[in-house]
Amino acid sequence: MTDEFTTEVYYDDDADATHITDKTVAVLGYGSQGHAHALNLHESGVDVVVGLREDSSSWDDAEEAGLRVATPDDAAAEGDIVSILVPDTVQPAVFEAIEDELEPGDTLQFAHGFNIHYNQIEPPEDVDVTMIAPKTPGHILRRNYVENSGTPALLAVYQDTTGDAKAQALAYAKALGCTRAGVVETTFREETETDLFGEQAVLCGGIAELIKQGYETLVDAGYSQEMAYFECLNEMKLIVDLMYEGGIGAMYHSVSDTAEYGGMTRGPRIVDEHARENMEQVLEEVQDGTFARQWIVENQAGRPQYHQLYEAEKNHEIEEVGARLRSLFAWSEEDEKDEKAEMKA
Ligand SMILES: NC(=O)C1=CN([C@@H]2O[C@H](COP(=O)(O)OP(=O)(O)OC[C@H]3O[C@@H](n4cnc5c(N)ncnc54)[C@H](OP(=O)(O)O)[C@@H]3O)[C@@H](O)[C@H]2O)C=CC1
Ligand SMILES: CC[C@](O)(C(C)=O)C(=O)O
Ligand SMILES: [Mg+2]
Ligand SMILES: [Mg+2]
Repeated sequence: MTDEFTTEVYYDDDADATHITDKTVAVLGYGSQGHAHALNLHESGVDVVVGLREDSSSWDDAEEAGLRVATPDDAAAEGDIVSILVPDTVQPAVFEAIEDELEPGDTLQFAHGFNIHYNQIEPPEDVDVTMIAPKTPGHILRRNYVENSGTPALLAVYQDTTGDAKAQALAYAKALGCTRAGVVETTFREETETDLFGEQAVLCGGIAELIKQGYETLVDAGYSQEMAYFECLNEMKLIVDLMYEGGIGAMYHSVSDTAEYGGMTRGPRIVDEHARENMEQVLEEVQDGTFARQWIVENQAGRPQYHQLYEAEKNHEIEEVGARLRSLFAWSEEDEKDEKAEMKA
């Protein structure tokens, strides 16, 4: 075991904010990442203009939050750094619309490498291309900034024409609050492939399936929906919080010896060598571009499979049971109001 990181990690003292405080950042999109980047940058003293479609439902929200708003091409014309924070699938079209506004020495900034790595966007040769990819959903990036804690992020430089790309990206990360927690240097390829694998196999796909299969196993065996919900979904957060704070060891330290023994002997029977083989297959589809092609074609066709799966997820019994139980939590009313206001921001 070693304390050493295998790669470079940057903190507040490694980043010089002046690389960005004399610049204008055009943040295109005001969704999950967009609102967090725009507000965090703005409150860190950076000049920000948000780029939105004229009929965007977020236009008023951004203005009410004290931000300047313009159309994407006007914002890009003004920006020295153009941060592309619209959904991955619409980025190529948005890029096409703003490409002519880029000047030599400007920066195209991403939060995920999909379109660069899979060649859906081909940037001009005379601009810098960087990535600061926060390792969290945008609403938590914003919450962490406001609460004075930080969010880890990845930094990558794809093109450096000015010689300042990395220093500027670090300053951008600092303004987001990411160097408070640590910024890890990587490449567009590594970020894209690990991010896609992580969200598919573990973070979003893997965990949601594990929860639903566990819930269904208990309910099908005659146990109550409430019991199954609390056991398989609600308690998941409490267990993951322990792992987040102190690793898997801290979780096993805190649960009973019975849970520890049961978990260590039964866990590998559930997520077994077949699951591992499937993970390897999923990773291969990310690496060889199969997933990217499938997702691009799915969008071109109007997302038929996405909509079908989305409806099935929404209508799963665990969602109805969860909504009912969460509405009865003692703290839920106030929390829900706060959460809705935060998500709307
Ligand atoms: N979600 C997350 O937390 C994370 C996302 N990322 C990456 O960040 C980037 C942004 O993702 P995310 O924040 O989820 O995106 P969102 O889906 O939240 O983006 C929504 C925003 O994009 C705008 N938008 C949508 N379509 C268009 C369009 N055709 N033209 C102009 N604007 C449009 C919307 O404006 P309107 O109001 O007009 O609809 C809205 O402001 C992606 O690259 C993603 O991979 C990285 C880490 C985590
Ligand atoms: C885990 C999902 C994510 O990669 C993220 C929040 O980091 C995303 O694409 O939203
Ligand atoms: Mg991610
Ligand atoms: Mg992702």
